[in-house]
Amino acid sequence: MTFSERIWPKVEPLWATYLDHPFVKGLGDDSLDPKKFQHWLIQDYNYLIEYARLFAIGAAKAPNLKIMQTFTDLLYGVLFDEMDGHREYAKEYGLSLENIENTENAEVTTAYTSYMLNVSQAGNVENVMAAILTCVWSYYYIGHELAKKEDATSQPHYGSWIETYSNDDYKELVDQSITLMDELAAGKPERELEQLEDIVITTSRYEYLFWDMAWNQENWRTPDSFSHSSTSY
Ligand SMILES: Cc1ncc(CO)c(N)n1
Repeated sequence: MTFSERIWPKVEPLWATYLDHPFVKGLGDDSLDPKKFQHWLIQDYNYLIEYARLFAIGAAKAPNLKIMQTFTDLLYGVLFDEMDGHREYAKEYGLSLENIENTENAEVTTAYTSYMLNVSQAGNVENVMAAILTCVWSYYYIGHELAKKEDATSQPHYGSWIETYSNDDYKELVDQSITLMDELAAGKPERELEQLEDIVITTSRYEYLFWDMAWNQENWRTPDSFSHSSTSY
């Protein structure tokens, strides 16, 4: 059994909860409050900057040239293709990239990216790929599911979001990631496989929190008496 085959039944029930989350439902039926989408966009843009570092760590830790090329390919995809999409949304909403980049990461964004960077730096290349897997794959899981609705991708507000994460180019990127994960995990002892599973499960929990953070437009939970906030949008 491949790693992706053994992890699927463990994460699919978690991912299914994303489909029930009002943020994701709002993308699906195009009813999402644009303010909530903008909160996601701003946090996700900054998330992607940290997330991109994972691919660079993967390239640095790659055991051979082919794997180095794969990580670099995926890195390019995040920094240019995926983030270009975000830059287009920013333009549509009149948000300046400078303001977005200067916005403080929310509590959840900080926790999620710090966790991924930590397990990646502490371990070998398979840890890096395990930290990436949920991000890449669960967005396709959502995009693919939402795209099943007739005309979903041509809806005026969030149709392009659904298109981005369900199209064939994105699927290819997901397949490439799953294949690499399976190659890296093949033949590893059970104890190590369980550690990799933990990473995929923990990131799956963070994904839910990220949707919830965007829905609630959260930054940091702080005591009422502590009013510091450098959020600048
Ligand atoms: C939080 C999050 N997870 C996954 C993706 C997909 O790359 C994304 N853009 N944002």
